Amino acid sequence: MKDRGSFSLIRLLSAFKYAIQGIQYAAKSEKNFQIHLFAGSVVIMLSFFLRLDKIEWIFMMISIFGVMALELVNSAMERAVDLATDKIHPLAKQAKDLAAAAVLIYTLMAVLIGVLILGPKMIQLFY
Ligand SMILES: Nc1ncnc2c1ncn2[C@@H]1O[C@H](COP(=O)(O)OP(=O)(O)OP(=O)(O)O)[C@@H](O)[C@H]1O
Repeated sequence: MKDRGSFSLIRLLSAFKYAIQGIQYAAKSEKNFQIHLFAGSVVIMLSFFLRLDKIEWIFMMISIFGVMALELVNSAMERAVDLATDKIHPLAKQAKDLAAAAVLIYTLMAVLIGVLILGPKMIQLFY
């Protein structure tokens, strides 16, 4: 059994390596994550262009990275459910749908924050 109590730099570095592998895997094979990655990059470039202040950047980062992180948890949940059963089961459906609902709710919040912060600046740009 692993000794989880003591600090080990090697363990910390391997955890980091596995996390990077997870991101690379999602970026290569997860359609929804690819969409979030693309949308997030566009919004970050737009935010640089519109010169957000520090507080606005903080809200944008919480929104963008939060959606991506939640999408990864959703993908992990899908795999765990598929590993647990290959049968149709109401609990499997609920587990997947609840995880998807979490992504949806957070994404709605992120879109609202994006519109509230970027909307007025974009309107100002054109008028
Ligand atoms: N074992 C199962 N039993 C019952 N319903 C399931 C089961 N697996 C999936 N479902 C239902 O089918 C939907 C689609 O499942 P799927 O595994 O394709 O995930 P998904 O949400 O389409 O994910 P993605 O397309 O991102 O991989 C789920 O959201 C769920 O409602």
